[in-house]
Amino acid sequence: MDTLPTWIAGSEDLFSHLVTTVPWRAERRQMYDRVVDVPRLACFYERSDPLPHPLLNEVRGALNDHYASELGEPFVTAGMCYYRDGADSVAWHGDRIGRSKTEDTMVAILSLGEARPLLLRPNGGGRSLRFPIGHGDLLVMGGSCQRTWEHCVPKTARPVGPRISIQFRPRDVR
Ligand SMILES: O=C(O)CCC(=O)C(=O)O
Ligand SMILES: [Fe+2]
Repeated sequence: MDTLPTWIAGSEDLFSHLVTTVPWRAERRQMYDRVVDVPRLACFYERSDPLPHPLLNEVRGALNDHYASELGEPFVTAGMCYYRDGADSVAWHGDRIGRSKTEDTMVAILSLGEARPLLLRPNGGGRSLRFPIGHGDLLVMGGSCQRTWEHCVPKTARPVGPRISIQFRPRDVR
């Protein structure tokens, strides 16, 4: 796990740009053996899709400069998730669709807008680690984290503003 608070300057402008220009959709997602509704909006940018803001190309480039040698390949896709308020969330899961089911990998998350805690715990339970991320913070999960740990963004009854999460992943990892 790496974290870098306030990695991106000007994250408020990027946040408002993405809120209005990304074609957000209600999400359904394969989790474990089921397809479940995930209460948040999402949009997935494949490797060939132009990213919706030039700063995101710089972000991906900087991540690749720093991590591609350790990862052995570049980050190519960008998953975007929009948590409109505290009722939006994602349940405990690992990003295990594709090669990440059996191989070590990395998932780098740039977080914009209101900070929401991302929790991590060993598979199936145990004490969780809590990372409140938002406002341009970077969090990178590497190694076996997707296979041997789970993460979630829980709902909260507190009044919270919207948050956008951008996950950069290598090919065939989701
Ligand atoms: O909101 C986040 O930063 C986490 C998103 C996530 O875990 C996922 O989409 O796989
Ligand atoms: Fe995830």
